[in-house]
Amino acid sequence: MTPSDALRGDDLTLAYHGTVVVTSADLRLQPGQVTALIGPNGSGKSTLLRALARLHSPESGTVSLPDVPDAHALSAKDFARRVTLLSQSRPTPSGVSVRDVVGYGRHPYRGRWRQNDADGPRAIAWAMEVTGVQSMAERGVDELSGGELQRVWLATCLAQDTRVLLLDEPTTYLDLRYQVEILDLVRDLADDHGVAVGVVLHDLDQAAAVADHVVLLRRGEVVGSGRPHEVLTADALTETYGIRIDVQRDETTGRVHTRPVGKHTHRFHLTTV
Ligand SMILES: Nc1ncnc2c1ncn2[C@@H]1O[C@H](COP(=O)(O)OP(=O)(O)OP(=O)(O)O)[C@@H](O)[C@H]1O
Repeated sequence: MTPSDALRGDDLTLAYHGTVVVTSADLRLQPGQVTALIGPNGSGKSTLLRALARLHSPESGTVSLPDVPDAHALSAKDFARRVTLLSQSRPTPSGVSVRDVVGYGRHPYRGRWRQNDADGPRAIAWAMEVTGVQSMAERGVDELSGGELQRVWLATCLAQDTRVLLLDEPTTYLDLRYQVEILDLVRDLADDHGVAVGVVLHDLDQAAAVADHVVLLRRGEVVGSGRPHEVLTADALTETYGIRIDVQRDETTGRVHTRPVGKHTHRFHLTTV
């Protein structure tokens, strides 16, 4: 582990019931950097993220933190003070307020009787504010829309106040405004707070816009890893997704833009209206 890695997966092979779905994957998350995991459905992104969060035990390979060669050696509480995961689906508790659900994020800092968490109220208030859920603080989470609930779970992760933030498709269910705001927030967390972020995204342009590094998965293998313009090439994306994808790079911003052209576009004649 180099001093600059906040969380690292080395040579990770991951399986379900003996069927390997990720093979020898390396992933490094660094402080102040956003790393986007991209790839088609079923390519292993969520499984890899879950392995980094210790929720999926590897067949082989290691997950490590700067001073901990095997992250599985840490207690659950100690690990939760350092790494959090916004997973794709969580059961929605019934009859529990938004404020209380965000408060779940403080579990690694609480004693059995919820004592000794002096920073809790500040962390919860901040997490609710930056995710825009404070106006629904007293509502039950079971009465929220999908996008509202997604922001509440993100707030819960942020209240956990970790140096590593793993996000599995955080923009799912969000309207355009909140997609932009949440990705801006992710960028700010990296830039202003030095958080190491690993984020699964399906939108390639969003990945190009928010990420310092992009990791491209294809059928469980890392087939590209590097700066967005190095990984998001027309050839690599076309081969990975199985449809033609054009890529352009804005000369002023250096940002990459992708455009799925599709397999059969020559058959259609679209009229711009
Ligand atoms: N609980 C499970 N049991 C068995 N196989 C699973 C399980 N979860 C995922 N898989 C399989 O593992 C492979 C990788 O799945 P994973 O969810 O990691 O992919 P993904 O890239 O995150 O996909 P998506 O973009 O659809 O979310 C897929 O073939 C999937 O069918």
